Amino acid sequence: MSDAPSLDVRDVTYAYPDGHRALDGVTLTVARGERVALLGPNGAGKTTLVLHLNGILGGGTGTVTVAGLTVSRDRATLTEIRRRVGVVFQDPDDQLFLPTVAEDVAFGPANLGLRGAELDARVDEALDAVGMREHRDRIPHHLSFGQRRRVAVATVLAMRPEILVLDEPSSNLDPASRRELADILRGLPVTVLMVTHDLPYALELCDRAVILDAGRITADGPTRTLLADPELLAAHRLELPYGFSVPAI
Ligand SMILES: Nc1ncnc2c1ncn2[C@@H]1O[C@H](COP(=O)(O)OP(=O)(O)OP(=O)(O)O)[C@@H](O)[C@H]1O
Repeated sequence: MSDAPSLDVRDVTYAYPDGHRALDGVTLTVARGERVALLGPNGAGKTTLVLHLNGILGGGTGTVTVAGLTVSRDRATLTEIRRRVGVVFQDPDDQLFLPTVAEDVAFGPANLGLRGAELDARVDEALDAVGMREHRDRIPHHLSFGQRRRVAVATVLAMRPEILVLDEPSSNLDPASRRELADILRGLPVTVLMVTHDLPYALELCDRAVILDAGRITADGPTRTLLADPELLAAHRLELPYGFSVPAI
């Protein structure tokens, strides 16, 4: 089992109940320890794919396997899949709802049955990983947006996930917070799949990128190579910021 990839998506096709086909034969393997950027224009199917990774959406065809465990509707399997796939949503306030930072971070592991000193240690470990331990007793909504995003990452890390899935991690961050989060993410010993429209951030953090467009993976390779191809970017409505050029190796 230990040599199974963190994520193995095989030929996943999915249509919403209204008939709109959002995923069309998606196949993607992410090895343990890789950091991969998932790029694509609005409406490409990125969120739909993420919702398949932890079993929130299903019922189409194909399979999603996380560290050797295949997503199914079985309750015990889904519980374990949701521990393994830690999704950090774009808005941290979707993930923070308890009176203190520590309680928010403890929520997931407490549901797994951790208690007492073991639970405290797990909370401190996750808060240390994002540099937020000194804020453990604060009220989440008193924190800055950047701090709340780091705590949202900690709530997921506290589950010791197999793969961290980040939806637009750099959105709404000032340059310093953006840089701090990049430093944190780079130091985490975990597989990462990062959905982003921020192409420089993808380049900075992920050696590999995939492009999803109209429900299909249309490119998969070194981030540097993909971003240095203006025709490829234009074909998928992807744009580097004005004046940004991909640095030569
Ligand atoms: N609940 C739904 N019912 C029907 N169609 C939907 C639903 N949710 C999303 N879609 C459609 O599925 C396609 C993929 O949407 P999705 O949100 O996965 O794209 P995305 O790549 O995450 O876009 P964005 O970059 O804007 O977040 C779009 O055409 C969208 O309109």
